[in-house]
Amino acid sequence: MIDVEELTVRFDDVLALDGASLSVDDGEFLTVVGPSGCGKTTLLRSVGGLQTPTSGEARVGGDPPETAQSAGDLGFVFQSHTLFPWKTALENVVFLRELAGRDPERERARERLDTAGLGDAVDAYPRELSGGMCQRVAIVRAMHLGASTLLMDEPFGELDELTRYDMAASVLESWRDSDRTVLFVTHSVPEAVLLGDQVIVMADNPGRIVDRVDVSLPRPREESTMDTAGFAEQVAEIRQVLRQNRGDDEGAIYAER
Ligand SMILES: Nc1ncnc2c1ncn2[C@@H]1O[C@H](COP(=O)(O)OP(=O)(O)OP(=O)(O)O)[C@@H](O)[C@H]1O
Repeated sequence: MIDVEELTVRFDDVLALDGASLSVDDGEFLTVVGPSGCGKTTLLRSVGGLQTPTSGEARVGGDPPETAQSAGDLGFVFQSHTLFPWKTALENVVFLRELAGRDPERERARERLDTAGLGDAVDAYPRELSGGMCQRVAIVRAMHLGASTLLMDEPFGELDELTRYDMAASVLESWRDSDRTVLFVTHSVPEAVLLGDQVIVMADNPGRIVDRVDVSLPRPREESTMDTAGFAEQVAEIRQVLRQNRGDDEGAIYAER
């Protein structure tokens, strides 16, 4: 469970986040969309205890984020992977469990890497892998840690189109088999709708939450879900909220063409 109350983060004269409040129930998958610079990463970093708020607070499972983090209850995947360069893919995946004092479950880690298309890369070092492969290792690592709360910031940004949806499917599968709470930032409205129970919509200047939209599509969701009329309607609804809060009428111009 995540609770964010009136979170404000100011960097000099930039109000990156202006009084954001949010609650995410246990087992819920929330996605966050918004224009570049609206404070999505700042929100995620604050929930993860990596950014000290100017005012307000974030709690994870009722505790300060730092407490949740040291108990191994908080997993992260960032825009660019943060693998340990001196450890192989497999060692990277098991290391966080070892650090949290848990059984490293090496065989399970191998299986997860294999499912992510990295079966031949388990003993490779990050420098021997492409950026997208490293990012996949980082995602597998977060899944393998088994933290009850997972914070993901544009985790598929470096992946090609097909791998992106393979990884989305594997994240959804792993989430379904647990009661994990996920907060997932993306620039892609279709990705937000495909994954989320609800989509948090943010706006900039100042960075703030402007809406929380229920995604009414049934689960399990797959790539083919994106071909349905219901999916298109939800994407259109969220794009409309984004446009309204950008304060322009570009949507109307598109519609006339
Ligand atoms: N450490 C920092 N020092 C100064 N300004 C910062 C810092 N981190 C973020 N900002 C500013 O705060 C605002 C919000 O940034 P943030 O990275 O949270 O946005 P974002 O929505 O995640 O953007 P993007 O989608 O481009 O990743 C931006 O104006 C950014 O320039």
